[in-house]
Amino acid sequence: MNSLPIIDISPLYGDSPSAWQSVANQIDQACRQWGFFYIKGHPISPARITEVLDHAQRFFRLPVEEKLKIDITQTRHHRGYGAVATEQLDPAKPSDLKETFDMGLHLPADHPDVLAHKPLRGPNRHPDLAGWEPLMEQHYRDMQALAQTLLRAMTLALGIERDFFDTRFTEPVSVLRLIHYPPRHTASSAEQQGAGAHTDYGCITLLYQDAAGGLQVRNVNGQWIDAPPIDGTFVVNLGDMMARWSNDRYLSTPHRVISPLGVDRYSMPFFAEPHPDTQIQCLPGCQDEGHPPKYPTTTCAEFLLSRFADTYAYRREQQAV
Ligand SMILES: O=C(O)CCC(=O)C(=O)O
Ligand SMILES: [Fe+2]
Repeated sequence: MNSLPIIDISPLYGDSPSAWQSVANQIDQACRQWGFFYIKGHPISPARITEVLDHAQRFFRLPVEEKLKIDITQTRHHRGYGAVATEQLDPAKPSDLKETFDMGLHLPADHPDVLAHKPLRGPNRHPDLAGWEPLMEQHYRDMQALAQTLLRAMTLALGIERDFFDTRFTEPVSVLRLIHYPPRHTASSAEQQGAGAHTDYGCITLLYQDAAGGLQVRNVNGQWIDAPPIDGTFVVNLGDMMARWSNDRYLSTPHRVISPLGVDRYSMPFFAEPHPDTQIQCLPGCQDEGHPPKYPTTTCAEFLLSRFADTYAYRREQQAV
């Protein structure tokens, strides 16, 4: 249990049902044993990754006053820039040593959910950088499609219809996040982690990490193991919503980032989440015979909002007013 599986998902895009099934089985096994795996053979090109990464670096190098023009803490729908220490993923540690940009599905001001002030719904807030908006909006759509391809493969082992997730991921509340981890300067400064130990909140996360390293995953024996960068891959992991949906058949595994010494690190997680009103209720094939489901039914939005309040002080304050 010392290295994560690497799964070539290219057969999910081919026309051989048996090859498709073999990939689906590998994904199922990784979800049960680890809740974490790498994928290769996906359709996101290296040129796209380089382009998005270049834009991320351009953005994070702007003066902080410029970045704060789209301050995430000034929104109710969780879009824009989060300065260093806005988030505290591990309550036993100092706030995280990272800055972030978050975007979601862009909904215009006249969309019914926006008119009704539904949480997590609204327009994106992009920085004023040439080429940024079309690139990021396209990348968001492509990452959403990749997530749904993986979810479709999971339906086989979960015993649900092939389009179960597709019908629930319409107008999703998925988030594309760009992260910059400033360098750490001394060995002892590891106390303030890049990202404190946490499990993800949602369904499935697809993470691109640059070459700096620092991501660690806790294995079933409680040991932290490195999840090093591997060229051309995404690290995939499941979040708490999928653990609930699958009645803990699929694992939501703790992970953290120890910022590397002396170098900047950039990463880009895509958190795939369904439509906010989706009922998260034990999947029919996942209930253990003679036992009730482990978790009460909730909705996607209700669950995500409760988890946001745990890690963002500003959201706790907003909910109190
Ligand atoms: O930056 C990384 O490598 C991981 C980030 C992460 O775990 C998160 O944002 O949930
Ligand atoms: Fe995470």
